Amino acid sequence: MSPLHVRAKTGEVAPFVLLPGDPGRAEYIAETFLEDVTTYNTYRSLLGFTGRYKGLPVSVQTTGMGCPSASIVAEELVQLGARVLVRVGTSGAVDPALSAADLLVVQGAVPLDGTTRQYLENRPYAPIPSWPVLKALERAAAASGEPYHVGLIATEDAFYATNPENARAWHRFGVMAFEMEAAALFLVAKMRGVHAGALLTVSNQIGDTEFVEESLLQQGVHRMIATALEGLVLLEGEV
Ligand SMILES: O=P(O)(O)O[C@H]1O[C@H](CO)[C@@H](O)[C@H]1O
Ligand SMILES: O=c1cc[nH]c(=O)[nH]1
Repeated sequence: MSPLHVRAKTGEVAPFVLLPGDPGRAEYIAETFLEDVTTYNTYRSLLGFTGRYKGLPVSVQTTGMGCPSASIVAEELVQLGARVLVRVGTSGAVDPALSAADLLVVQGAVPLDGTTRQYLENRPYAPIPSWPVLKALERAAAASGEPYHVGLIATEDAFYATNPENARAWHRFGVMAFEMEAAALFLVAKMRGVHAGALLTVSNQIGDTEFVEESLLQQGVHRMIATALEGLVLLEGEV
């Protein structure tokens, strides 16, 4: 029997999974980076594909936007046998060190979302990536020879509630950028005994009324995906 939302059978999802929010990005990853691709889910546009990258079986699974959707997807991927979940997402920067389309290796996610609050029953908690995944993603970013950042982000629910003023308040505590799924992925992975990590590219500065110019953003997205896949190759046999 398949799970309720990720309607795949056991064996159709690879142990290593990339998780973009956007179904268009999932298609791009499958078409551009993977060989021998099969589609295992289209339900609710939570597009899921499995293929091979440099011989390694890899799935790419859309999370949709926000922690409620991402946590459903993460739970069901684990039921289907996924062992390593790596988010490849976009983010709104608040740290002046971050420029358009920069790459950020996520070290931890301040949980401003309601999903982690419900799981945790209001306990304070620090959602962090699994150490082997964080190490592998950082090594892959370093090996690319291009600049990258490593740091703290915040996971929010309400995209339009965040503005330059309240984002700057979080920056005082080290938050570099905002996105909407990582904290839940990190928590669900810890609870279910699997590994998670996240790479982000900068799609805007908090408060911008437009995303970064499309071709520049696509360069950042492409580089982020390539880095995540190289990180998975480094992890093979380690986790
Ligand atoms: O580009 P994705 O991966 O969807 O990530 C970011 O973009 C969406 C908001 O525009 C949210 O899902 C946020 O986390
Ligand atoms: O959560 C997000 C994601 C991208 N850009 C933002 O400003 N916020």
